[in-house]
Amino acid sequence: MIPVVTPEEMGAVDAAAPEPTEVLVGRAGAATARAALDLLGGAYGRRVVVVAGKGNNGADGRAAADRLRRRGVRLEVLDAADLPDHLPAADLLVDAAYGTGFRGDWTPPAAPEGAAVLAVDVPSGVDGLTGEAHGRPWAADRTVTFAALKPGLLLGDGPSLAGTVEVADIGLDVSGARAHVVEGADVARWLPDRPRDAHKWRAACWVVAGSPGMTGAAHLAAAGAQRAGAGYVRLSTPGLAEDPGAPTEVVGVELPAEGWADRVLDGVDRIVAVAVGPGLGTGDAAAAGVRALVGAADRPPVVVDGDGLTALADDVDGDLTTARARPGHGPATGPTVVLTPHDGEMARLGGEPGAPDRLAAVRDLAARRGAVVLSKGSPTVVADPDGRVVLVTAGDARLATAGTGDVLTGALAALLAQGLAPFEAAAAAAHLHGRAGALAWRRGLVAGDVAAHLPAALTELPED
Ligand SMILES: NC(=O)C1=CN([C@@H]2O[C@H](COP(=O)(O)OP(=O)(O)OC[C@H]3O[C@@H](n4cnc5c(N)ncnc54)[C@H](O)[C@@H]3O)[C@@H](O)[C@H]2O)[C@@H](O)CC1
Ligand SMILES: [K+]
Repeated sequence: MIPVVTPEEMGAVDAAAPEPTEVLVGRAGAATARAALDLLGGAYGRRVVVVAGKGNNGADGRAAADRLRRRGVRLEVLDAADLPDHLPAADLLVDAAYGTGFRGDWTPPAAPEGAAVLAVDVPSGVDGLTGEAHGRPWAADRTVTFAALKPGLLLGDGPSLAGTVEVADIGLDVSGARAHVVEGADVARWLPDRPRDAHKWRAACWVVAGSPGMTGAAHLAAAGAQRAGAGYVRLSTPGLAEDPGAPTEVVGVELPAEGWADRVLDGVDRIVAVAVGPGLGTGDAAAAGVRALVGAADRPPVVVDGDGLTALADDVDGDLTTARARPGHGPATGPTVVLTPHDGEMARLGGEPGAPDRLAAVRDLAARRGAVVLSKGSPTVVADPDGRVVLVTAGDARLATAGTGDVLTGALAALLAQGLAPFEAAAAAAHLHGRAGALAWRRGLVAGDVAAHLPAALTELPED
């Protein structure tokens, strides 16, 4: 996992550093110079313009300039507060105007034509916490950031303005980071090895979704569960007796339209995880069923999505979602519910989808609900009630198509069923789901394709 540290947290890390700022600036300058040489493909005779402000970000840029000059680079250092209307011609522009200490708007003159742009720590003018661009910052080809990623490089305008982001170690201790970006190696580590004596019941899940006449979401969720490694998938659409369109390998179990939660609770003996909500409808019986199931003290871990989330809207203090799983069913401590809202559902749950500090907003909702919250988006943010947060950057705009959320819900249930704790299951599901989309078609992707490519996403994980 790659640590992500807010500018404020970075201040504390900095204050705790045993070394003086000049030493850190020297290392930051060295890392910047290395990235510059890499972008330039050489040193001698190359033209570099460094725009440096008066803070530490500017100091990093000046330290880099000193190193590059010694290597034979033709260098010009310009003061960010006093720029000409036209910047001199250059092969590379180093943007060290402002870092995380910037306030206000930054609309500099155009970058020299044809010059690559290297941003120091963050593209100047981009808020290190929110990713919001203030003014019209330069779009960097590459950003070299120090010690840890900053949320602003991953959120809002950050990803499109930062280019390729590289984290340089400058000797600061970020082991206390509360947020991380998930990598494939993490997912590989969390997934259990399939034991030699594996039998289908080891990873059995039950998808309760859909409504009579509306079974698409249920089928997609079931397919997501199958393709993410569930050994056995049971599917029930309350009030629907026959479901000939369900995936072949799925085991259909009939549930009544009303009072179905008790039937689920009676039948979960060998079921390790439940998914509830997609396409269930917002009628009273559906909502009552969700509340009864989620609030039962005696249920397996459960992932709640779609209409299931609407049913929980009034449970503002998490009285239902903090219910404990039955002994032997799910984790002995920690949350047993995963909520997977998109922005609209997050607002319905009392969360703040548009909050400038998105990590804090998801963390707050998780704490209030006593549940893991997976906030869908680019990136997807997963928070545990204990304050841990992960960002999943694997997904992209291709996933913004109907039904992909249902596939994610099923995949998450399958990972819970394989024994992952809710926080890791949510992070892993989001990662695999994003990778499945990326491994499928560039255009014309439908949700079923995402499910179909989950095995490829699992297969490409590095060997643990
Ligand atoms: N935190 C750390 O541990 C380290 C931070 N470093 C660098 O330090 C940066 C943060 O440094 P600073 O806090 O000095 O802040 P910055 O260098 O980001 O800029 C703040 C400076 O610009 C001024 N300023 C702010 N808004 C302005 C505006 N609209 N117009 C004109 N001037 C404005 C401020 O008064 C201050 O002097 C990081 O982004 C990183 O590049 C590195 O030097 C290495 C270590
Ligand atoms: K900068």
